[in-house]
Amino acid sequence: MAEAKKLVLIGNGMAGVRAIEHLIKLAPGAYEITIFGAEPHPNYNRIMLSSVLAGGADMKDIVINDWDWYKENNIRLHAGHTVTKIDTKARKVVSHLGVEAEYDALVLATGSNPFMLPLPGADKEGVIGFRDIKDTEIMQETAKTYKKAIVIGGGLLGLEAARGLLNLGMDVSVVHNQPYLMNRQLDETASAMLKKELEAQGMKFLLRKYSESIYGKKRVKGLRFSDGTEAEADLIVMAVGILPNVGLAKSSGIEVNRGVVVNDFMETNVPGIYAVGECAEHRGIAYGLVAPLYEQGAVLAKRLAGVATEGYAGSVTSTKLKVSGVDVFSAGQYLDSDDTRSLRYQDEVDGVYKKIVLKDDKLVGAVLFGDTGDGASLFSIIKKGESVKGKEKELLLGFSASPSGGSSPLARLESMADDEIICGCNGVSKGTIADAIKTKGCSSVSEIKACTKASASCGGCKSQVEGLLQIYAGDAAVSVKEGICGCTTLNRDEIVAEIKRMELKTIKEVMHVLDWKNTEGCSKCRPSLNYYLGMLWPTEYKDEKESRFTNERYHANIQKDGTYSVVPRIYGGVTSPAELKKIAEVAEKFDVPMVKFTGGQRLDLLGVKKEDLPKMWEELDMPSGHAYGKMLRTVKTCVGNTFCRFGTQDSIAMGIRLEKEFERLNAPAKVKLAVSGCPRNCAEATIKDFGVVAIDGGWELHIGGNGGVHIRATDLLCVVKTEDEVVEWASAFLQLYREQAQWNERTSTWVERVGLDYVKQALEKREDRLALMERIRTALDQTVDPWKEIIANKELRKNFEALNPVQAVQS
Ligand SMILES: Cc1cc2nc3c(=O)[nH]c(=O)nc-3n(C[C@H](O)[C@H](O)[C@H](O)COP(=O)(O)OP(=O)(O)OC[C@H]3O[C@@H](n4cnc5c(N)ncnc54)[C@H](O)[C@@H]3O)c2cc1C
Ligand SMILES: NC(=O)c1ccc[n+]([C@@H]2O[C@H](COP(=O)([O-])OP(=O)(O)OC[C@H]3O[C@@H](n4cnc5c(N)ncnc54)[C@H](O)[C@@H]3O)[C@@H](O)[C@H]2O)c1
Ligand code: SF4
Ligand code: FES
Repeated sequence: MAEAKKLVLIGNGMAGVRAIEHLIKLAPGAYEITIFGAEPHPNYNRIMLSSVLAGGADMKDIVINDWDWYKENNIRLHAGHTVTKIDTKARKVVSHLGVEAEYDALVLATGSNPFMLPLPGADKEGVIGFRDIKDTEIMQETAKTYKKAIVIGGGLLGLEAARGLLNLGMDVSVVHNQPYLMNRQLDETASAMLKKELEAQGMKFLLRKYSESIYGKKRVKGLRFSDGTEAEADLIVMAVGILPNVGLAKSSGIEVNRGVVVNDFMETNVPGIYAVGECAEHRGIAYGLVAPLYEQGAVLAKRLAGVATEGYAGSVTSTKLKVSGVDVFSAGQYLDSDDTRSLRYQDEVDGVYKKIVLKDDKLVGAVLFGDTGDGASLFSIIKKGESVKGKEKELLLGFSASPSGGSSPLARLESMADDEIICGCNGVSKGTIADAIKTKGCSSVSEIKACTKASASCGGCKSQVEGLLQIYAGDAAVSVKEGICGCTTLNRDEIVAEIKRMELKTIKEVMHVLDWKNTEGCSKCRPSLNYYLGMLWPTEYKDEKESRFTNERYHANIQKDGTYSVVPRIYGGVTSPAELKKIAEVAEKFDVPMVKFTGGQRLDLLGVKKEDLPKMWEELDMPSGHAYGKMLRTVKTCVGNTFCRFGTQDSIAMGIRLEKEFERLNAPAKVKLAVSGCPRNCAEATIKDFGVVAIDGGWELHIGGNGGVHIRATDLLCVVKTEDEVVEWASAFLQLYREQAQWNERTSTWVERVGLDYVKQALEKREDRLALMERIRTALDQTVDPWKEIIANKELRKNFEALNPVQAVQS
């Protein structure tokens, strides 16, 4: 066997060591490897420093390769040694402590340095970047004695730092020089939604602010801005971008631009010297995310092992913000330009925004907020660069919008193609993970991580990896416990059980007693807890309006142009000339620009000014139609046997009875009902949450339908004879759903998750149905019409007038 060549790696970080991992698999023993690392640690996951700061991981959890790994692979590691000289003629490197190493091949993987704004006073104690373990420890220590922190830079790093500092109990302001946050990843709409959520979590923002100097004596006391204003701070973290670490290369005569210039095989202009990772510049780009760096590492390893490779051709990148309770995804070209067109979807009720950017019928970019489940699939399509003509709507609304798909994350995963990437950081496809489970026997996330690297970096794909385990390993899967959001490790059932056991009665109490990581909670847990507490303690719990979404807080559906809609309740879709006249008069009096019939057989007065809302409701003197929020919406009816010659039962009367029975019902998600007078089913009852279809001598009761984005036909629950039985079963079913579903879970997803048999069994015994019926009645008895309350209460009216909506909505 040929004598091993000498390979030296400068930089013991994520990209360089990943290339070495590949190399020792491809060509074991081909190189005698020496690594110099300036940090006194083994190779660790830098990405997870955000989680360490936020309290979601320990330093020990983030080691990628421990000290033993180096020994086991015969790698000589000089940790804590900074290489200060490369002698390209003698082919050797020297560390600051005088240790020398000769090389046949040299890899530069020196990463980046945080860009530190050269402000007067930037050298004061308490002014740091956020890049390594040392910075993280300084922040953790500082938070023990100091209170006020400023983060300069509202990008990914700045926001993750700010979230971590909040969790450490600091008062945090983010100073950003642009009009909106994450301007390098998001458009303005997504950014505004992000800001609102982070503000609710307790973060403060100073936008369009230009830092001028840092004041204080030895230690920082505050930051001064170009407009003459100041902000106090005991700690300033600069997160305004990074600079490739190229000093060593430059002083050694290696070609350097912004980064160390490399070709497609990661070769520099000096033979035998390569560069990889953030320090490298390929085709004019120096990347700052691991996915492209790992691709580069794989190419470099092949090159060094003498294995054929087409080389590295550059990468399209995608990012996700790692802040609990905020789902944000951005990929490719996220802003519009002259040669692109974009499609948008926004749902203010669920806090969801989606935008896709198309160029010449190809998908070139995407921004997702609130629901990032389709991020991986969209990213795959962007990378493939194929035409998506005719599929644009499906791409925008979600992949499981196809008739065969369901809306659950599992259904989404099932419908993904094998070559779609699940783990963006490590480029691991669904097929590779499926293979690891099916043929290599992996039965836990950690085994899959060890086998494929999926979930080994930012951890953002962990829930999808878990989903694939459920699909392919079923009961054999060892599950990893996931909390309802990043603020807790407890899942829905555990939380509900603890609230009951300890009789917790407020959101604050739940968060405190159940050890929430973030004392303010986030946009996922706050509304969920508000719902669970209301469901469990219907007579005692006082709804926390601020934990609801805008539409529910203001009992109005905010429209695209910032106006509102007024939808009075019209029971069963049946109205009268007098009622129609009244609606028409109010519409005329308040200059309502559009009056429209809704799909749920009601009249929608659109384009209403916010200040007119209370007066209009007062004049209408009709109950709210609750055309917003997670409540009973409509009960659609067909004409039934009163007029229709096919009708077997009185569907109108049945529908009105059900609507009167359940109006104002709070639920985990919106609920729609329908009643058809015969199996011709003109009221489309079989795509409703609870559908009633008349047959000869009785009624069929159907459950779990959905006619929205994720179409699902109902399952037949049972057949009953009388109208009273319809009400009894509907009550029992709706209460079971209220008590057992997760917040924001539609009946369609819930029924699919728990199974029809489970629902049938739970409702089988009459005594159980009656008990459920009693509980739903108690809950309904507590409800009042929101507009009647607002009209009668001066304070509420005032509060309402102060409302200042910002965002466009389409739901
Ligand atoms: C807090 C944080 C969160 C992040 N989150 C994400 C994320 O969610 N997703 C994502 O894709 N990316 C994320 N990143 C970016 C990601 O961590 C980097 O892209 C990646 O670590 C770069 O790898 P690298 O090997 O090029 O550089 P590094 O990991 O920085 O490694 C370079 C190493 O070289 C050492 N070194 C430098 N000069 C010398 C020398 N002369 N001699 C010896 N050693 C030297 C340095 O000390 C360092 O240890 C995050 C970064 C940070 C700081
Ligand atoms: N979740 C993730 O993927 C993740 C998390 C953390 C870091 N990172 C990576 O780490 C690197 C560093 O992140 P970053 O957020 O520092 O870089 P960035 O370039 O993405 O963002 C820096 C932000 O700071 C703002 N800024 C610049 N100068 C400023 C000034 N003088 N005052 C106020 N604001 C100013 C910019 O407008 C920009 O939005 C990036 O490569 C990033 O991709 C990624
Ligand atoms: S569902 Fe039957 S009863 Fe109702 S309108 Fe249609 S045909 Fe008539
Ligand atoms: S997507 Fe980051 S680890 Fe998988």
